[in-house]
Order: sequence, then C-alpha cells, then structure tokens
Amino acid sequence: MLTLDDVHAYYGKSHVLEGVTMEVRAGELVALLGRNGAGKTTTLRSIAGITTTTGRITFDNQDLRGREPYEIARRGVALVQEHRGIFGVLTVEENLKIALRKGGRWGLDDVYAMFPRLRERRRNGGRALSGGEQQMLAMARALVNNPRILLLDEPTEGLAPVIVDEIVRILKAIRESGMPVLLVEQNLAVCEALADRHYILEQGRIVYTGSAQAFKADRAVRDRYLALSQ
Ligand SMILES: Nc1ncnc2c1ncn2[C@@H]1O[C@H](COP(=O)(O)OP(=O)(O)OP(=O)(O)O)[C@@H](O)[C@H]1O
Repeated sequence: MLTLDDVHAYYGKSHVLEGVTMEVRAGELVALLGRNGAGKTTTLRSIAGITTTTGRITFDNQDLRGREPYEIARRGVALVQEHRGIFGVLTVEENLKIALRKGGRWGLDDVYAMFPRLRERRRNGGRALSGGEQQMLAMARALVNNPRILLLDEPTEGLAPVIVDEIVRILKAIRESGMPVLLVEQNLAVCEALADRHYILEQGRIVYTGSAQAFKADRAVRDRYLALSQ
C-alpha cells in the first residue's frame, strides 16, 4: 500500500536517509524504531512531502515523491507531528470542525466516542489542554479528515503512564478499524502492544525488519540497536 524504495534525504550536505526501503501493507500497524537522530522523523516527513528526497515513494501504486505536502494529504496520507499543531485560540470542537471531511468513516461523534476526554473538553480552548489531550486532539483531527493512512510521530513522548495507556487503547481501536498506521515510537512496550511488524532505522538505514513475534523473541537485536533509547 505505502512503499519506500531506496529513499535518500539530505539536510544541506548532511545525508540523513541513506536508502530507506520499507512498506506498510493494508490494515497493518508498522512500528519504526531507532535511536535519537536515526532519521525516523525525516522518514515520515519524506513520505508527507515536507522533506525533499530521491528514490521512490508510492501509495496505492501512485507516486508521492516530488508532490507538494497538500497534494499528498489530499490523497489520504495524514501526518500527526510531534509539535501537534493545535490552534490554541480555537476550542477543541472548532479544531475538529475545520479538519472535518464529511461523508467518511470518522465524524465528530465517532471521534468523541473514541476520545471521551475530548468530548468532555470540547468547549475548552486548545491552549488549555494538557500535553496528552493535545496529542489526542491531533490524532482526532487527523481522523476526522478521513485519511487512508496515518503517520504518527512519537505520540506518547513526554506523557504520563496513564495517558500512554489511553493512547495505546486508542491506537488499538484505530488499528481494529482497518486503518493502516506507520508509528514512530521510542517506547518499546507501546510498540510491542500494537505493531504487526517492526523496522529499526540506524544512521538513515533500515537495519532490521521483523514480525511482532520475531521482534519480541530477539533480545540481541534490541540490545544492539535500541539499548540506549530504552
Ligand atoms: N531541519 C534539519 N536541518 C538539519 N539537520 C536536521 C534537521 N532535522 C533533522 N536533522 C538531522 O537529521 C538527523 C535525523 O533526524 P530525525 O529527526 O529524522 O531523527 P529521529 O530518528 O526522528 O530522532 P529523534 O528521535 O531525535 O526525533 C539528525 O542527525 C538530525 O540532527
């Protein structure tokens, strides 16, 4: 469904992605792991058209690479970035309404059922939300736009364990709805609770790929590539 084939990305002279090849198949939740600076965020930004790349990126066999971010979004690729991009002066509900694309699987009632906290806070301003609530609003806003794939950049970073559990519950429900997800995440427990497959990125290269079972069983891989980020 989503494929990256030999994708390279540069920031000035620094070569950040050095030939990334990976895929997300229909209905899969795929975790992309790796230490700080490995290139995980750059991979998501490359798919979304924010970072310029070489190589091939396709979604449902259509080329994404070289297109503008708005065109890629219009084709159903939703990126939920770490800084979340909530409009602080708007209420929760207004933030959702401006993103709402009617006639799809996800409407306001659907996301309120999935995120009960957002229903409680629907008249609160975006600025008054906690970090966890902002993350939920960012995810809900992506959903009401009715995308065909979700790219999530560290949705649990900096959140209290109880909120992390809530995000995991929500991501399970999103996965069960059939929505494909590419999840960048440093929290291994979260990845293991959710992912069908794992990729590990190191210095801009995919150094490991494996099913959930294979990854769980392979301590050596985790120690080798992820030890510092646990
Ligand atoms: N806008 C930028 N300009 C220059 N270098 C950048 C820029 N953004 C990222 N980099 C560099 O590119 C490399 C990959 O960064 P990236 O943010 O993709 O890594 P990451 O795996 O997501 O790490 P983190 O978990 O720290 O976010 C790092 O060395 C980083 O310093």
